[in-house]
Amino acid sequence: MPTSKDFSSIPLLDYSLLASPDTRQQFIDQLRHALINVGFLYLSNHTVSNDIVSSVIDYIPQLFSLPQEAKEKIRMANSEHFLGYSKLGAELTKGAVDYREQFDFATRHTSRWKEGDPDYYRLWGQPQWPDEDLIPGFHKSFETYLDQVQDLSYKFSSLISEALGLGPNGLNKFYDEGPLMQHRAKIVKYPIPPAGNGDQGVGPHYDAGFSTFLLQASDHRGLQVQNLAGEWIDAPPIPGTFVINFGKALEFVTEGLARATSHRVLSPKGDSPRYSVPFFQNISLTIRLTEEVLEFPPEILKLRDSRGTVASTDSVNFSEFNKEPSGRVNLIGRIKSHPDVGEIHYPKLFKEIFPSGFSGKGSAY
Ligand SMILES: O=C(O)CCC(=O)C(=O)O
Ligand SMILES: [Fe+2]
Repeated sequence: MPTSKDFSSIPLLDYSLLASPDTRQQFIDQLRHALINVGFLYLSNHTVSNDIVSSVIDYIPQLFSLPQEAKEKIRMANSEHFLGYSKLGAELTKGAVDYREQFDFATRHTSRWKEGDPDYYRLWGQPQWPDEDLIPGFHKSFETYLDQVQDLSYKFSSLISEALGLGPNGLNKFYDEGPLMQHRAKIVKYPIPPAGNGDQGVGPHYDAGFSTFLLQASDHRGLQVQNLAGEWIDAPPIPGTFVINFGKALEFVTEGLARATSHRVLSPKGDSPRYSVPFFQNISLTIRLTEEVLEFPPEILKLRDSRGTVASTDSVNFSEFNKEPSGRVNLIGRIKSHPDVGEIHYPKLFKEIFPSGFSGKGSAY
């Protein structure tokens, strides 16, 4: 197991080590190291089929080449679930425009919201899909992809739990029964910026939830991860892998054992856009993280203490976890990222967040 406290590259974990009792523990040890000291890892030989990954990668340029009116027809502003299309420059991180275009989709889900329920129940619901005849087969392919990544995300959650000494079911209470859950995935295009535009694809930020499963869908560099000393470390695409990182909610419930690590994307150079597909694993909308205290073995907590403190960064943070239900924390995050959508569908909460209207300071995640 690596002993160095800081990192200059992202560890690569081989999922196939889990298949044999002789190597399983090695995987769990490597995962523990990645959780505590890095907050990022590559996963190879995972359970999502190569064919479905290739199919999704092949569809992406077609998706972005849809006529602009077909994209606008499913724009995010239509959706109280913040699902749909966001045009270039619609999103901000720390007040600066992110130079990316994206579609927010999600796993199958029927909203549980009914009159009188809290607003954040409306956060999850049906995605908006492009017209089938404009991009035949895409909807089915991407839904299959989402099903498979969702499946991997639950298996992985159990491995995280084991690596942190909680046994395989230690994190189960953070998820509701299958159909009550919804996980979100975006398909993102980072175009080559015009000269003089700067290089912010997406600015420095933390992810919000438990784990993110990122497919780098073109061979461009650009993703960078901040190490303990605050240096930016490249996370170049490795074919056949996911980049997995941990979010603020997991960091919170694991008392800082799992690191939420700041990251950013630089705009591509050269002559073609960069594409990526982050899948954000959600937790139950109703759970209050402060009420869910986990008991970690002292020897595991010691590993965190010997890591030392993480250099402070000015990345976008999520400070509302202290007492609110997770759905509300999420909803606030979505309104901050997409204030125009928030203002339409959640006017009351929008006013609480931006009392004098939208300030021009949004935050991406
Ligand atoms: O596009 C990427 O590689 C990463 C995107 C990301 O970090 C995010 O959307 O949260
Ligand atoms: Fe991210």
